[in-house]
Amino acid sequence: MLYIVGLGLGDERDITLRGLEAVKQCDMVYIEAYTSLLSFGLSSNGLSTLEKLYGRPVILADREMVEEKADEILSAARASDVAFLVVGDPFGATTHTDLVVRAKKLGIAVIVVHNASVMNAIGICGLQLYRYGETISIPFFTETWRPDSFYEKIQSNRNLGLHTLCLLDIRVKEPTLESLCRGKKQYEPPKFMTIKTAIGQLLEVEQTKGESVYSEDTLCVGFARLGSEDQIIVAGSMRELQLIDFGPPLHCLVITGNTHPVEEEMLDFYKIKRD
Ligand SMILES: C[S@@+](CC[C@H](N)C(=O)[O-])C[C@H]1O[C@@H](n2cnc3c(N)ncnc32)[C@H](O)[C@@H]1O
Repeated sequence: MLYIVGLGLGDERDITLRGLEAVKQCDMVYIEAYTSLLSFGLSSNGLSTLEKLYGRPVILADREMVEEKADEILSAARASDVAFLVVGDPFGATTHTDLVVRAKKLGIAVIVVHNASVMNAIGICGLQLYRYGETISIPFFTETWRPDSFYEKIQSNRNLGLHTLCLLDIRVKEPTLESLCRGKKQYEPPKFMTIKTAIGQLLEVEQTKGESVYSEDTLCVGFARLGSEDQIIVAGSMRELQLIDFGPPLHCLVITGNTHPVEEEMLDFYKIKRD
C-alpha cells in the first residue's frame, strides 16, 4: 500500500490525525524534499523532529530519487506499507501525479491524505480562489536561459480579469554544469527565489515584450512562509513589493486581475500603510 500524505504548510504539527495514523502504521516513510520546504527546513534537525513525532526513521527523497529511482519506493510499497510525505498537499505540485499513475499501473493500492496547500492558503489575502486563472512558475534566469512563456499566461489571465498565482523557483540538489561534464555529480547550494527577484524578472520580460500586460504599478500580493507563525503577506504595486524584505523562503506572488469591492476591502488590511 502506498500512502501519499500531505503535511500542510507550517511545521510538523500540521499533519492531520488521519495522516499521522497512516505514517505510524507504515514500514517505510519517505519525505519529498524538492518542491517545498517545511518551516523548520529540511536540516537533519528538521528531520529528527519529524522522526520523533512519527516514532520511525524518515528517508529524504530528493528529485533524483523520486524521478529516477521511483522503482525503489514502488517496490517497497508492493511488499509493505509505505508513506510518501509531501509538504502542503500531494497534488499542490504537478510532479506527484506521476508516482500515483505508476503505482496504479503496477496494481499498488494508493491512499491519499490531503492537507492545506499554497494553492488554497493564498485565499487569506481576500482574493477569491474562484477568480484565478492558470498558475505560473517563474524559473531562475541564467545568462543563457531566460524562458518567458509565463508572460502569455499572465496576459490570458489578465485579459479575462483573473488573478495569477506565481510559484517561484526552488533549486535543491541541482548538479553543477562542470560536474555534469566531468561525469561526477557535485551539487549547487540550495536556492529559493525571492519576491524581489521574481518581480525583477517579470519586469524585464515586460520590457522585452512591450505588450503592457502589467507594469511597476500593477497591484500584487507577496506571501512569505504561508501557514507559519511568522508568515508575511503584503499587498502593493510591483514597485512597492520589490523594496520589501520578505525574509527567508518560501515566497510566492499573486498578480491581481480585476478586483471586486469585497476583495479590495480585504486587501486593504495588507496594504503598506503610509502616515
Ligand atoms: C510546487 S509548489 C507547492 C508545493 C506544495 N505541495 C503545496 O501543496 O503547497 C511550490 C511553490 O509554492 C510556493 N510555496 C509553497 N509553500 C509556500 C509557503 N508556505 N509560503 C509561500 N509560498 C509557498 C513557492 O513559490 C514554491 O516554490
